[in-house]
Amino acid sequence: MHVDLGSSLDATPGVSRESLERLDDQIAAAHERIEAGRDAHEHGYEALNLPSTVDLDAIRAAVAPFEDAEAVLTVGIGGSALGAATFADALAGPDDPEAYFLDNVDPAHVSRLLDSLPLDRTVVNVVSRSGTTAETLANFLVVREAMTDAGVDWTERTFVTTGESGNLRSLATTHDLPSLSVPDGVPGRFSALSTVGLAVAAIQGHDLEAIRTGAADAADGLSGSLFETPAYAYGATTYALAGRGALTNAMMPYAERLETFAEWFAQLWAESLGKDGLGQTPARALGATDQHSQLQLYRAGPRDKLVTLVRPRNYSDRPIPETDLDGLSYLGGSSLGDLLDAEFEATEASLVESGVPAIRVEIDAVDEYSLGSLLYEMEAACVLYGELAAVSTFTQPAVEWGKKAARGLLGGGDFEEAEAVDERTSLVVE
Ligand SMILES: O=P(O)(O)OC[C@H]1O[C@](O)(CO)[C@@H](O)[C@@H]1O
Repeated sequence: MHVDLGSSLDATPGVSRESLERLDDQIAAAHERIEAGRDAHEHGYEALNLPSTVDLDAIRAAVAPFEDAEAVLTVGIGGSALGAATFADALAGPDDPEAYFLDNVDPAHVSRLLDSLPLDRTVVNVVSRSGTTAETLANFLVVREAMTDAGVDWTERTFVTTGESGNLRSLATTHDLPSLSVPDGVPGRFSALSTVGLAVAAIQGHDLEAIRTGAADAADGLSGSLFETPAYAYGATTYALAGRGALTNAMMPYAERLETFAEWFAQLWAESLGKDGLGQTPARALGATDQHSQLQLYRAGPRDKLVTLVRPRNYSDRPIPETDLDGLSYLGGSSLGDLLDAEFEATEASLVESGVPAIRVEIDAVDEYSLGSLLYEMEAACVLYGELAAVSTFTQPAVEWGKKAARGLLGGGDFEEAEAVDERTSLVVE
């Protein structure tokens, strides 16, 4: 990715070039720590080794039985769905098997989706590192029942991606299902470039090697200076801006196919960096659409935000026909891409004019290589930010309380968290 920090230098909050130069000494030390963690295959840092450890042939072999699939349904949640969804939404073409993701337990949505799918021509990919995630297992049981009710042998249309033990591993063993292993030491939000994120891309026929190569080239680009490493430039600048009050980072891609990337980034950034009262809230936005909604807040609201503007430099365009519509003749003969680019640059300038920090991130195109590179570099940026902030980047203890409370409410065990639910104060207004 190409990173331009210029629109963050004189902003409020802002970070000066001199500050970044002072910070660069810390980058060198953090990079050494990161490289040592990679060399030692430490938990979390191992994710940055995926370009050299991911077994693409194993992925291709696991999905080979499903070459006839018209649709692929992923049953997973969080990092077990978002990486694959990012690739699918960015790369899928009109002739590729349609990718669907059940990453919530909204009964109306689940029923509507299952009623619409050709279950006898759909492959189901059940993904869970732990094999215990309630939403994923509940959805799998519902999907399996729907397949059975439709007269489909679910064992012929299902493969599993999970850890070396747990419910899903037992299921795969018992029913001899094709399976993929979730790599050790790679937290879910960092698993897009592993079996977890690449199996759907394989079924859709995307170039896995190009994705891996983009990530590998990004890995080779990591250095001890933010001025030589786009990933570290992004991680260091977002960290410095957070320290100066930019506690929200609006991730605003100017490409519909990158909307899910913003959702993937939100989990990566929030679950990795939201620790010890620290962190930077990722706001999911989309350009140009959110110029007509959230931009008002970004420009005229509290001075507590930065905006990350992402766009591809190359894309397929579409002309705007000539028009005699009053006042709109300037659009005629232009193109939608010209308009989108103009709006990107105008939005960036409007943020600068109002003193809101912005970081421009550009990728060459929305293709396999650039996606592999972008996701790797955002992961590396996140790891660097976590080193600078001295937080535990690769754990997520705060999500466990709610899981126990929900499980207790459903009779899945005696959890004091469930008791706390009844102690809630309410003030009902109807
Ligand atoms: O892959 P699993 O174990 O089902 O976890 C799914 C998601 O839930 C979390 O563990 C949080 O509860 C995420 O970190 C993870 O991506």
